[in-house]
Amino acid sequence: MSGAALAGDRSSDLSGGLPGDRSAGRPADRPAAQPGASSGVGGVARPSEPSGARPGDPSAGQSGSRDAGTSAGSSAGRVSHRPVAAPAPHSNQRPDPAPDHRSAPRDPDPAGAGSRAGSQSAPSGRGLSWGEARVVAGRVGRVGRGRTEWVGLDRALGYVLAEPLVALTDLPSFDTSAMDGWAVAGPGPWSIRADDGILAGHTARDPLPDGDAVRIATGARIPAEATAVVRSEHAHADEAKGLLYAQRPVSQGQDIRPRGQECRSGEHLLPVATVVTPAVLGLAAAAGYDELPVRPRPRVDVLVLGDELLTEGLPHDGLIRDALGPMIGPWVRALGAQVSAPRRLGDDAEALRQALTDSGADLIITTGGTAAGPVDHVHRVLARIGAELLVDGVAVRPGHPMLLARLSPGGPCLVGLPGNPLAAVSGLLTLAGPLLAGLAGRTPDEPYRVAVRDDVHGHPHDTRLVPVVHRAAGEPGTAGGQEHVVPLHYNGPAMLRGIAAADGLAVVEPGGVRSGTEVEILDLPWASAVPWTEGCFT
Ligand SMILES: Nc1nc2c(c(=O)[nH]1)N[C@H]1C(S)=C(S)[C@@H](COP(=O)(O)OP(=O)(O)OC[C@H]3O[C@@H](n4cnc5c(N)ncnc54)[C@H](O)[C@@H]3O)O[C@H]1N2
Ligand code: MOO
Repeated sequence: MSGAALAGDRSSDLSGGLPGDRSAGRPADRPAAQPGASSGVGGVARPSEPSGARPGDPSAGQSGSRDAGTSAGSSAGRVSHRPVAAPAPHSNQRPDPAPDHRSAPRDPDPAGAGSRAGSQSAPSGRGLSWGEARVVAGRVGRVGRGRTEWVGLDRALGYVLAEPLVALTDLPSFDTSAMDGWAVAGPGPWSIRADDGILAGHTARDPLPDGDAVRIATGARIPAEATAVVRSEHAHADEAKGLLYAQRPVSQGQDIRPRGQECRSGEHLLPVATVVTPAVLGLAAAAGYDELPVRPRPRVDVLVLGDELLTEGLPHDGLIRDALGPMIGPWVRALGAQVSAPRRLGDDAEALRQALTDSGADLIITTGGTAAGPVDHVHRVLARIGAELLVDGVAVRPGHPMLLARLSPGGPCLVGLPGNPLAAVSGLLTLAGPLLAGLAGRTPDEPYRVAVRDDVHGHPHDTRLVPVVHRAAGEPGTAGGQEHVVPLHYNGPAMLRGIAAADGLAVVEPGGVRSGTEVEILDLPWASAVPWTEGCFT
């Protein structure tokens, strides 16, 4: 199906209110949408420009500024805390450019207009390159992106801004004393006003006459006509004479934070797609927000397949513990999704079909059953329900049988993770991560490059993902004191021992990588739990 059709279906699916109606969830103090509002992302109305938003206009009030436009947010992006590699799609540089791709889509943009992968057989060999697969998954997610919702600051942590954060007030909103001391008017010495002085939170008071001084606290309003604040430690008050002397030269405006110093009402403070961190919450509160416009968290169902799986106790009689049920939910939660409890369906094709049909999620993740064994039902069930395979196998080890499908036009996506546990992790990072980033409006993590301590051999023609752990520059044992990564053992497809000790995965090309040279690294979600953003407008 075409990308345009997907976009239309998705927004109509997910839009909560009528275009132009932002009343749902709007606090009483929020200004109503203005006349002439245009429909914004996901059918949420957005007036064209904030009112009272002229930078440099201290009279600009609060009205209307919450409803500012969004255009300036396009430069949003995450900056890794480590050196970032070029964001170009990764290529695995296979020596053989024409493997048998009978069923794998060659167009890395199936979400784009007119492209279609069609329903295909199981992976015929290598599938898409690892880089192409991530690009496809990200695009599919962005096409399915949902509406805007407003959530209270107490719940907004970790969401992604659906609109730029626009100041609803000047900051500071009045001329403020930066120090405890004296507000003075004109040159000293000054006559001390016989009152209790001005504390933070006090309302405006009469102008300060020239030649007068009044006690003032940090954060208190500067009285009109005051020209400076003299810190208490730099002032001498002669109580007998009722005069205040400055012990240092006093400059015009010293220790006064002028209204609008940090921002003017209507200024863009943060771009769209910024992840809401604790600091963003603080800034939003200071700037007048009670709620934030965010992308809803993508809803994810997890279906665990396999008759051999136990949910407790020790393995016995050929049965093994389900290692993926406990892992997938928290993992995708760390990627910003809301996840239902895993459902264990055994190797029952009909139960799988029913679960797929019944799901109300944006994304269904299955584990196991992707290969061609007698009870590997995923491809068969997808074919039966007419799902569209968008990625059918990826040239990556472990995890090459992973797949991505759309269950119905405009419907939910399915990421099929291979059953081998490290192969499932590979599928999470290759397909689920970029897809969820797209759905949530986040910029997906990009690999960056770090030197590797040891040689890592490559696969003959596929990309390898190898668990690594970082050693910071200067840490004991670091070669030459430089930051590097150490490849971990126990990295076989069925093993979790390596990944459980890792903080990243090395992306190893077919040629392998030599000790001391750089390799691309993809962080594990908890290694970069607070993705920083760039593109601050201030
Ligand atoms: N003839 C071929 N066989 C296989 C191929 C192939 O290309 N041709 N690929 C292999 C690779 S690579 C992988 S990876 C697996 C993928 O298999 P499935 O996705 O069908 O997964 P299962 O067969 O259901 O399970 C594989 C393996 O993983 C264990 N498993 C499954 N689920 C869990 C779980 N929740 N917790 C722990 N362990 C789990 C399962 O018991 C199997 O040992 O196919 C290869 N075969
Ligand atoms: O994809 Mo499989 O994990 O190579 O074992």
